[in-house]
Amino acid sequence: MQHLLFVLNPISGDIDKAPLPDTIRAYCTQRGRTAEFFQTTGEDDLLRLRGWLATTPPDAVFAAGGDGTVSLVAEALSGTAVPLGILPLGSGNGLAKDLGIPLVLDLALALIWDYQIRPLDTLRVGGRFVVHLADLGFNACIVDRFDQGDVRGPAAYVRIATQEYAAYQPATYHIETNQEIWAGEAFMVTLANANTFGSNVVINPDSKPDDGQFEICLIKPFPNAAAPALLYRLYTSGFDDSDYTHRLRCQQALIQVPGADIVLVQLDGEPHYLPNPVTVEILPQSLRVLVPPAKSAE
Ligand SMILES: Nc1ncnc2c1ncn2[C@@H]1O[C@H](COP(=O)(O)OP(=O)(O)OP(=O)(O)O)[C@@H](O)[C@H]1O
Repeated sequence: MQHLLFVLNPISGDIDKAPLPDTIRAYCTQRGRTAEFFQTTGEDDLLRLRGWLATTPPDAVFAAGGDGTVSLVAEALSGTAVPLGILPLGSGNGLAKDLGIPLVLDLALALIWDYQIRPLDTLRVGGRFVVHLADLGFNACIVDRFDQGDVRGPAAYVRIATQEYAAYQPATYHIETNQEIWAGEAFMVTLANANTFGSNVVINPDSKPDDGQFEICLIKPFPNAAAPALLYRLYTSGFDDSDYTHRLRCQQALIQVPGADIVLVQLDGEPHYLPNPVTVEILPQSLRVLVPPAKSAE
């Protein structure tokens, strides 16, 4: 990998990125690599990035931002041989945590010369690209309200979640996968190829991101008294141990919310309204990702 492109999101994670290009350029030069920079604007970034990749193809592209920036770069690279690198500079950094990528910039930068390439499945939800997690229900409502507000960061997310929780009415879902049918009320329905939200909630423990299958992780309505135990399980990889959870594993699914024309869905951290029913499919090993090299057994 000689020619590297770094996609910088200036606003992610409320982190000042002004010194970043100089730091990265110096680091690359020391190791005989060249670095170029693409700044996101929040408008037409995917189209512009694809144009850049078509005219000046790099050997790898690093997303320097949060999960939204990682998703943007992953979408541009999916189906190509060019690998995705991640410099985790967001507030949650869910995919970086899942892949064992260091959260400290200096250590993550080492991936430009010391890495292994790991294949990753990606999802299409309502025809749209997802590399990490998508969901319907409670979290999608929170992400939508968060997106409309102008305050960023985990504290704002928790404040909105606490306000919404009291009045939240779970919807009914009819889910047909290529394996089984499930119908009932759910507090939240997560479509997961990955394991962990940026908040460190382990929604899908022990799943493999390159096995050609994804999981539908259901949290059913639960009484207030059950919330602490449920939260404890979500933070300790005990998703399957609760009476209020259930997982379906499949390659394809159709998710229907009876009576709705459109459904609010969170896709890699961004809220979208999608036509009902929502289609979900997996594209096996459609992305190549740079991760730290496996440690040899001593
Ligand atoms: N120059 C810009 N100005 C305003 N918004 C931008 C700009 N560039 C990208 N964005 C927006 O930033 C969002 C993606 O941010 P990203 O997810 O990378 O960071 P984050 O939300 O801080 O981190 P995380 O997802 O890890 O919590 C997208 O909504 C995108 O449209």
